[in-house]
Amino acid sequence: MNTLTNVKPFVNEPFTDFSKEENKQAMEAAIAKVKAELGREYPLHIGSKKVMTDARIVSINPGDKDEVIGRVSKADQALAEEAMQTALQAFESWKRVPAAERADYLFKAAELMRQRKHEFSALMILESGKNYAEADADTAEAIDFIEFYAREMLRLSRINETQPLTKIAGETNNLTYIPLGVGVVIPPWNFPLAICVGMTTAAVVSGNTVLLKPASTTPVIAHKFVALMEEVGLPAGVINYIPGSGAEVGDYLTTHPKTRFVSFTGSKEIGLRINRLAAETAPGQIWIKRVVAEMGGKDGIVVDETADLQAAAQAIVASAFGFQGQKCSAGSRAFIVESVYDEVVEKVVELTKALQVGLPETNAPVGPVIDQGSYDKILNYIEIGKTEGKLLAGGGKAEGNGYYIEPTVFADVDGKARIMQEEIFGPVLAIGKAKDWKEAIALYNDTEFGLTGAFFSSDEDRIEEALETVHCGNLYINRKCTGALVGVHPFGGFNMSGTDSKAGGYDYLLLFTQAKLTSRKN
Ligand SMILES: NC(=O)c1ccc[n+]([C@@H]2O[C@H](COP(=O)([O-])OP(=O)(O)OC[C@H]3O[C@@H](n4cnc5c(N)ncnc54)[C@H](O)[C@@H]3O)[C@@H](O)[C@H]2O)c1
Ligand SMILES: N[C@@H](CCC=O)C(=O)O
Repeated sequence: MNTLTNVKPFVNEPFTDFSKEENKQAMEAAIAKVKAELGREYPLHIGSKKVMTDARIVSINPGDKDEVIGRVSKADQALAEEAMQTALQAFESWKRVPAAERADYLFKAAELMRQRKHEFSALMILESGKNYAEADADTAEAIDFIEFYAREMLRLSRINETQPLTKIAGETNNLTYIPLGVGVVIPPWNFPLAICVGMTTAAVVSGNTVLLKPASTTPVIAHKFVALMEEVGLPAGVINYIPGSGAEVGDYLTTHPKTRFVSFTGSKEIGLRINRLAAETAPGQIWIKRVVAEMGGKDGIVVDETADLQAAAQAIVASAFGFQGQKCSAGSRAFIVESVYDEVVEKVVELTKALQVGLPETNAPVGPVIDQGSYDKILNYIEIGKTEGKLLAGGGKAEGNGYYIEPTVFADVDGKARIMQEEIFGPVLAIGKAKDWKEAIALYNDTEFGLTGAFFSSDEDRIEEALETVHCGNLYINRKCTGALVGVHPFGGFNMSGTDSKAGGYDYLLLFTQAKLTSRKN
């Protein structure tokens, strides 16, 4: 069994270099393998029971709407209740499994996922519309979360050694972190493996049992993870897989008296709803529910006149259009000081126009957005943008049998404009002009969100000041504002971006545990 002393220190999973022909071919082979398995039917997992329902969620390829990825059974309230009872029962034994044993399931899972890395990525390419590098990074992050949280549980289980309590005569005192109970895990679709895996494994390795309700657009990749956990022998009932409607199953479980915590990542609107519903005390409930809610962003990049302007332009484009702008960290705004404004805007437009839009399985840099609802919403924002700024690139639909939208750039946008304030979650960038770097930071800070930001400058004094004054959970200097790494950049945001849980950081597991002090008279 792994222990804190014999486990190797955590290192991030390396990314695959797809400029190497053998890696590209390996991914193509994985895509072909996954394609041969498309259209399957997937059951709910409630304890050891596999439940097929008449109602189904049909998961399709957003890059080719005629391709069905899978048909996934759909829980209703009665099945959600059965899953809750199963998870409650499983909790009674799982909470007593030693931490090292719980961590071992994770170490095994990480190893298996690593062996099948391209298969996981290929499924995401088809189900969520990621290109090769984005899907590969998602799988690498999932492996990182598993490895990191397993080590974190080992560390927490020996907290008396790492953070010894003050000793007094006549007593032996101990602090242990014990689990909370049954949690509802509600991930988003945009990191359909990494975030789903991170949220679930953190809760489970801490000794909780969970009801996992995956996002309805990406339930098949979530099922592949659940099946992997079953394969490594995780006891039945620890992770229960219950896809279903947010409004029906989500609200039912959020308000359930036996729900001990809700771990949510998604939009501000749903996060606030969950927070509000979870705050009510249901009859028979004997605790205050814990809500971990990581929500949206309106992130941005600030560029001053001393910056490396080419690097800044590249970072703006990468942050705005990586995975079609569908990251909570996406740099959907840029504020540039007026003396270099035209030059940076010109570079940004040139780089944006060079981006090709196409089918993810061909590894086109820009793929589709996730579904019809997003497509309509983003196109509507583009129309709003046409009234709020100067359209310099894109501006509408792109070709293809999927939800393709051109990478779109608006310049001369006022800080109060809707496209500067509201999360669009698509390939739309709004650029604003500032008279100087301080005004640019003030414009950046003028948002209800506070997730990621970047400041480009070569002036050390300004950088020092920016480190203090740019108000967001993840602030980067002279680099893009996406791409946080587990253990390196613990991730989470301020204000309406959520509870700043810092996923992939050393505080995260504490959210799924409660500290118990025991004091024994000698
Ligand atoms: N801060 C972060 O770490 C982070 C990371 C990724 C995504 N996000 C945010 O997520 C959003 C995109 O994801 P999305 O479209 O899946 O978000 P969403 O809020 O629409 O859905 C998130 C999840 O909530 C579920 N849901 C919907 N209604 C529910 C209800 N009433 N009760 C319980 N669950 C319900 C959905 O089925 C899904 O699984 C963006 O706003 C993005 O910024 C934030
Ligand atoms: N952690 C990811 C974003 C997750 C939300 O979508 C990043 O840093 O780019």
